[in-house]
Amino acid sequence: MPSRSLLADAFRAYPVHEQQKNIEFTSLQEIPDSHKWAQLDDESQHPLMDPFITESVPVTNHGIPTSLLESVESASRSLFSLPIQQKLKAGRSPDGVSGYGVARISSFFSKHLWSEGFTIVGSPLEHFRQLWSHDHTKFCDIIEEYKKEMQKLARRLTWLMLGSLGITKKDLKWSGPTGESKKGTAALQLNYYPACPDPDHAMGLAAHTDSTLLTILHQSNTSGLQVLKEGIGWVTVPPIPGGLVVNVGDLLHILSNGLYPSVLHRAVVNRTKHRLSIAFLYGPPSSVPISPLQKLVGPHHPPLYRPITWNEYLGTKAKYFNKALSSMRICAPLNGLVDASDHNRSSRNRSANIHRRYRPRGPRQQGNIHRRSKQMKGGQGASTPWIHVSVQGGLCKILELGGGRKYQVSVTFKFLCKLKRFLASATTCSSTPICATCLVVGARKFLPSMVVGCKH
Ligand SMILES: O=C(O)CCC(=O)C(=O)O
Ligand SMILES: [Fe+2]
Repeated sequence: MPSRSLLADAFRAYPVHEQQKNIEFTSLQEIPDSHKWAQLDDESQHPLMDPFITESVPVTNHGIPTSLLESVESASRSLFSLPIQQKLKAGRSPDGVSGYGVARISSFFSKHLWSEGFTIVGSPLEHFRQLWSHDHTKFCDIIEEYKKEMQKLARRLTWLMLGSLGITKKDLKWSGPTGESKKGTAALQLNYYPACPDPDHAMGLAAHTDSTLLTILHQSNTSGLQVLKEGIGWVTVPPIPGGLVVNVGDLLHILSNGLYPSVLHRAVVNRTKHRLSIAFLYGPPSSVPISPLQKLVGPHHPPLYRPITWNEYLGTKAKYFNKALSSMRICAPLNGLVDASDHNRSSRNRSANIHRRYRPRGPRQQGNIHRRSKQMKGGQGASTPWIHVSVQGGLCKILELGGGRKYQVSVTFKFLCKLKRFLASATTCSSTPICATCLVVGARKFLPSMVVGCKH
């Protein structure tokens, strides 16, 4: 796999501070306090009705032979069913990236996760030799074959998704058809979720977004993956035999300037069945700066994020975890899209956080936001109001902040179109792109007569 050492270096630069001991889950009759989570706020577990809304997309007809999916699943099963002492021989070293261990995200939570993991960056040979002294080559071959096929699929999917936004290969310099180093880099994450005596109080993998362009996930036939769907809650993505799930990651979110929002997801556990998942984490070359594509930004769509390499983003993620994406914002969410991690807050908290977070902070951000604020006739700097619009099915929610007023209304989709047309023709704002104040002025013009419900 190209650039593997760079990616390994990036992971190594941001080590996981593991607090979790690797334990033998199968011997436990009840959950130890260290692993006991409060109620998993699991009110709704609806089967997935419209995958395209959640941005977690099941893919079939993907060209990966079923036999290869079965082989990689069976190899993972063999790995996790080894005795714990054997697995620990291939344990991830404190400053290492590959090997057996707890999920990298576990250090962000006070309670431990009900899962085991095995990360593969580059060749698994050394670790597999520790696990299976005789037949490790068989397992290595399966993994290498799987990575090769996944790499091709990930590239194809990335281009399909970017192509649908009008992006061509010329628009992405690092993706040129020649030169190994121009290909994306990747890692493979094997996850194992043992059956759990009290699944309502255990968490397989806590809510997170992936720091990738996209993640291709193969799950065994036990469900467990859930994505957060705004206004509904956690939605189960059921396994489809032979199907793969594609999760949009933070880097595609940045690259597409929020048009492909990254998906907040988690894995829950099962009382009687264990579950396996194999995640192919696909990203760009690790030292290439990723920023909103030029073609996707314009007067009405300012770039929302500053440029960052995958390498640097892993550092940002290690520091801010689910707030990493928001920490990179250079502009308020004028286009109605929110960072996935914003979804898991109550709307009241979210309002407050958005207001606080998007005010100019560092000198770099000031260059972008503050300059525009100065040109405004109304709210200045810190008191600049922001508007946040999110579309859910036929309804849109408009959330307005600023001037001490706070309200949330539901309006029809037709109304949103009317509002958007008004905003497009707004002449009150001399700044380009149109500033947040003018968006709010536009909203005020319409809201009084259109309010369906109002919360003060
Ligand atoms: O097991 C799953 O379904 C989710 C795995 C995952 O999110 C990950 O490995 O990043
Ligand atoms: Fe994930």
